[in-house]
Amino acid sequence: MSIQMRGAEVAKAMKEKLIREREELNAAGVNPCLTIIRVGAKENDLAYERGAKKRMEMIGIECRIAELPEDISQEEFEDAFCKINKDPEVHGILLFQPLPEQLDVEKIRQMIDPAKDMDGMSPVNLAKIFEGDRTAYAPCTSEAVMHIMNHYGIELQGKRVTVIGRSMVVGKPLSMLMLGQNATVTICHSRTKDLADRCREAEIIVAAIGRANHITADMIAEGAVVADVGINVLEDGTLCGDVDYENVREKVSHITPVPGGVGNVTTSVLASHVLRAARTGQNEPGQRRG
Ligand SMILES: NC(=O)C1=CN([C@@H]2O[C@H](COP(=O)(O)OP(=O)(O)OC[C@H]3O[C@@H](n4cnc5c(N)ncnc54)[C@H](OP(=O)(O)O)[C@@H]3O)[C@@H](O)[C@H]2O)C=CC1
Ligand SMILES: Nc1nc(=O)c2c([nH]1)NC[C@@H]1CN(c3ccc(C(=O)N[C@@H](CCC(=O)O)C(=O)O)cc3)C=[N+]21
Repeated sequence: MSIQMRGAEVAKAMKEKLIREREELNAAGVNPCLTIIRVGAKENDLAYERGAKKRMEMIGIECRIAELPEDISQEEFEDAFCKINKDPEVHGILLFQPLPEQLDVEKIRQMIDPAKDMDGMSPVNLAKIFEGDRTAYAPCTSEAVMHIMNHYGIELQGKRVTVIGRSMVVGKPLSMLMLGQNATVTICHSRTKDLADRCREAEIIVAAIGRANHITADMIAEGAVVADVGINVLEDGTLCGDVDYENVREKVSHITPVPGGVGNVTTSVLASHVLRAARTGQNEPGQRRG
């Protein structure tokens, strides 16, 4: 029997501390505030938005949603973005990705105030993560996987880890965080020739692909640890991960379900980033001190 690594359990363990931190900020006259920027209405973004809103409510963090039209021009986007970026009431910004094609993501990445960048999109924060500087905001999902491993006592030092996916939101930053814990990391992607072999030799597998049930039981070693980051929306509207959960769970020692796994912890990490940003803002000149 495998152990189910439940996101709700990890989130619960994080909750009390987050509420305490929020209360301390309130007592110092600071109202922590997150603004989510969503362009269009993709189901994937809406799933995150629902989860994030619920989490912020639970912790007591103000959560604003800036909803922008799918066909917004670069200029209009920059106008709206700059206002939020400069708003002293807003401590943290989460911009859903990917963005529609007409928008220049590179330019927006350069524009975001690194101190408000809650999901590691600014090159400043990314550079720090690649240097192993733990003070930067890593993309929430990559940090969520680390929290889950830590909560369930999964040691990373010296372990063979295979990460499938190399996006800047999940695969690459997560690989760096794991390397920082002295894991031996293999990064796979769509051009990897022998994916099944790279998976079978891993003691820990992280799937961040975006393809329903792509990782099957025959690709996984007996007793491995599996974190499934994938969130795929099936035709009937239900969510499923990248891993063939029902068959894989028979073989492994630990596995995250979808839904109810990594996604749950992602929103808690997001809350922790907003609180940290609010605390940091408190110490800057010109801001109210507690
Ligand atoms: N649980 C959570 O909190 C979060 C979940 N997600 C989910 O995680 C998944 C990945 O997200 P994201 O990283 O943004 O997605 P991207 O589409 O940006 O990246 C997917 C990665 O998977 C690789 N890939 C695609 N097909 C294959 C294949 N057949 N074999 C091996 N590798 C493959 C791609 O390779 P290549 O680079 O060569 O194209 C790419 O590196 C999605 O389902 C997303 O919804 C995302 C963020 C948060
Ligand atoms: N810059 C950026 N960073 C992201 O991390 C990012 C993004 N853009 N764009 C969209 C995808 C998708 N994503 C989800 C995260 C959590 C849940 C989540 O909380 N899921 C709950 C279920 C929520 C529900 O459906 O009610 C669960 O897994 O249990 C869902 C989806 C993050 N993404």
